[in-house]
Amino acid sequence: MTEFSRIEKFIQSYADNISKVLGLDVTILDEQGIRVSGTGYYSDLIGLPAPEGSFFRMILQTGQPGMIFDMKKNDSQCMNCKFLQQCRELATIGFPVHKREKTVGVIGIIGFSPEQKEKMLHHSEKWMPFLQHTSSLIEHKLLELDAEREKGCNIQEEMPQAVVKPVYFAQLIGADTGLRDVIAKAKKVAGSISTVLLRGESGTGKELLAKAIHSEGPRSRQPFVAINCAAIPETLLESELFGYEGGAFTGSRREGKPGKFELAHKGTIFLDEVGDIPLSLQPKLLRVLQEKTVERVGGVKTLEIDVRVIAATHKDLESMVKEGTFREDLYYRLNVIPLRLKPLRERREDIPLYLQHFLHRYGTLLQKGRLELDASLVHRLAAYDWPGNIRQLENAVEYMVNMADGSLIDHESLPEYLLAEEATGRADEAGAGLEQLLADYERSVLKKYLASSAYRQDKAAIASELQISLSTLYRKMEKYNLDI
Ligand SMILES: Nc1ncnc2c1ncn2[C@@H]1O[C@H](COP(=O)(O)OP(=O)(O)OP(=O)(O)O)[C@@H](O)[C@H]1O
Repeated sequence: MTEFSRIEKFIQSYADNISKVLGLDVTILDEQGIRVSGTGYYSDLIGLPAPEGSFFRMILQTGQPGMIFDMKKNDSQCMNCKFLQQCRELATIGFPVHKREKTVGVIGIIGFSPEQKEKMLHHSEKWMPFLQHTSSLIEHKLLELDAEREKGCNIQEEMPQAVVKPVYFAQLIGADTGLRDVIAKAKKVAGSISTVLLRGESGTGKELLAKAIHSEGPRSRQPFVAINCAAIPETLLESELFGYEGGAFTGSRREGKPGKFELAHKGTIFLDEVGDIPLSLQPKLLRVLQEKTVERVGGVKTLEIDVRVIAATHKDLESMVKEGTFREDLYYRLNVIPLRLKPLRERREDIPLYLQHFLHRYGTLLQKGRLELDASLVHRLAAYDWPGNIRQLENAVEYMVNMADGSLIDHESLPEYLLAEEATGRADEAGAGLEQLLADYERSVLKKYLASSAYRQDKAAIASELQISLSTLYRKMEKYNLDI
């Protein structure tokens, strides 16, 4: 844990305020160069390291403020940055944060448009005392925490545990008009108390949208408590949701335990997979939603709760109501503001956007420098059905970035299940013969094994794993021109 991670929320509120006052994006880095907060473009890069050789890393080393208005000029302090070529920043100001003379972080202000650059050129000198003041406030907060710690009070931060890292609507990527419409509706209801029901297959972004509704609403500084109703055994779900009094059942804690509704008081509860709530519990849930009170299991007291409910499911609740496995009254209680997220295969035009987004994210995270996807691969991936939706696509890109040898990612870096899909796709489109397709597939499997660090070029182990003889392996490597 670095100094800054102890005051994450405090720092993010400063980043938000500076950004609002100056009308520019702000990012704040800790002493290891990790972004602990960010606004706009940078909000999606929180938790990721700044590139090696970057301007902000230089400020961490020198402890001196600086500004750059032409990143790509030969003498710019960005020349050693691994991301220089893909950098979209037009102007940057960096100001160090010190604690007892030691540099423990950097406040960065960034302009992406010519107008922002112009503004920064004119006002940067005037902003220095303001940045100095902000830097001193952060230092003061860190010293205050040290003092508390020395006194023996184990103060973490004022933030309750359940307050999550904020998610902003701007972080939701996708150009599809259906998705934009859903996001526009979600924005409209962020400020309301009404129950939202998110529908959509797994991995379509239901939880992300729920967090954005919470973060951009008036409850943003209160808890966001998520519970996955499908992941908890039926016998435990009731006490997880509503809590229990001491001694309510064998093995329960003597002092009792608050349920998720209590923990979400004043904030938002996210009932994920609400379609999996057993019938036996549905009346109690309905009562809590209607009366806004909870009774712990084994308790007699009625507790008033003030929670905003966001529920989500991939199930066909209407059919469940007809079959009698989901109560109709509960269905109506939840279905006040229904929002449906389309599966990726119904908005294929967005696939290249996601590929680009995650390529940038994992390229940065894994410090792979500038990466590009082969155009025919993008075409191929846009044709794939993505049953696991954005989550699956994200994982596939993470895999490919890990496997990438150079800056261009082609189909050799695909995960195996997608390679198989590739071969099938090619058969449909290019009319390649079965023999050729099998050969392509065989070559890619062998290449993958040979590149795998798990086998470290141990041919005998690879042959054994693939259940072929060593000589067959060598023969195939020769046939496919793979390095022996
Ligand atoms: N519009 C989007 N823009 C960027 N990333 C997204 C978007 N939608 C989803 N993601 C990312 O995809 C992944 C899956 O999203 P999320 O967990 O919100 O899906 P879900 O519908 O709640 O899935 P499940 O039903 O399986 O819980 C997450 O990493 C999320 O950040």
